[in-house]
Amino acid sequence: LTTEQLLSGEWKECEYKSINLNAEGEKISMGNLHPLLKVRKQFSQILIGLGFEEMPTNQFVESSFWNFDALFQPQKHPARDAHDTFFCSDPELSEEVDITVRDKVKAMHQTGGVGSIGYQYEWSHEEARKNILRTHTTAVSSKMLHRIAQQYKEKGYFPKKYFSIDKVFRNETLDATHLAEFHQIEGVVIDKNASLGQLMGIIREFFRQIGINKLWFKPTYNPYTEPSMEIYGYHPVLKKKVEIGNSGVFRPEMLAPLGIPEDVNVIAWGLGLERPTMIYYDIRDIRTMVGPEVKV
Ligand SMILES: COC[C@@H]1[C@H](c2ccc(C#Cc3ccccc3)cc2)[C@@H]2CN(C(=O)Nc3ccc(OC4CC4)cc3)C[C@@H](O)[C@@H](O)CN12
Repeated sequence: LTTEQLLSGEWKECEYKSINLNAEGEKISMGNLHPLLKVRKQFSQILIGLGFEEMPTNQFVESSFWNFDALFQPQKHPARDAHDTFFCSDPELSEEVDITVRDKVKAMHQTGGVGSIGYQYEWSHEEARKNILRTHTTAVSSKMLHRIAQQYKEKGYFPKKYFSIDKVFRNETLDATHLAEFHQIEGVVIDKNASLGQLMGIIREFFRQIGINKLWFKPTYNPYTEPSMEIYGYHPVLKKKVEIGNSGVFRPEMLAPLGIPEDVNVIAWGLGLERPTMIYYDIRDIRTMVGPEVKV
């Protein structure tokens, strides 16, 4: 039907087909959720279903204090070098942290405590105040544990389960499987009865719900957990055993300066978001998930 037909009155002579009210409208491309966000949502739902509460992770810039020192990671540890970590130039230094927790962390590094001799070095305030892009979400966990310990003083002990899923940054060489920014998922259980067995059980249940039923645990080392275990799983699609995460029991040398009572245990595990997403969506080059098409 044209404007001319309407104006000339010709429309009265035309034959019309009946209107098909069942015809679909034109598909409008509304865009799609990014695969990483879809998997992030799926993992969040699983953790919420397991009774975990999400931690606030909306702060990418962190002091070296919460990212390393509060985790009993010595100031000379290689992970703290510029080749592994992004340091901020402006502002280079963070505000002073609460001096009580700062001095307890300093003492633990210098001379130890809770049965440890510490690292026997002169701890630097300036080094601890250096601002970085957080290298793991465990930086959020350490801050949250300090906050919980303060609540214990007011309200007494209560068990808690927290999780975080957000970006972390490492000064990596980019390639098909490594980016300088990626996502970590971390689950933390604060409970007087928490044990290594309970940690293995929670890990089993989480990975069962994301499609990995056969797990192996391999002893490993982390500065902030003892014992520590790498987690391996048999992947049904890849048909091989793959590393799927890391875990452990936070050390007293980390918990005591934060104010967590000696009879309260804290167990935790972590995994990445990119690896599972690449497997679920058959993505071969990790760089295609965060930038323009790369010619591989
Ligand atoms: C430097 O980043 C390390 C990252 C990331 C990772 C590793 C450790 C932690 C941790 C921790 C931790 C330990 C103790 C206490 C608290 C947190 C978090 C993320 C993944 C951990 N990894 C990883 O995710 N692999 C993975 C996970 C799930 C998966 O699912 C299948 C589809 C169903 C497949 C693979 C293992 C490797 O990919 C590794 O090469 C890369 N890792």
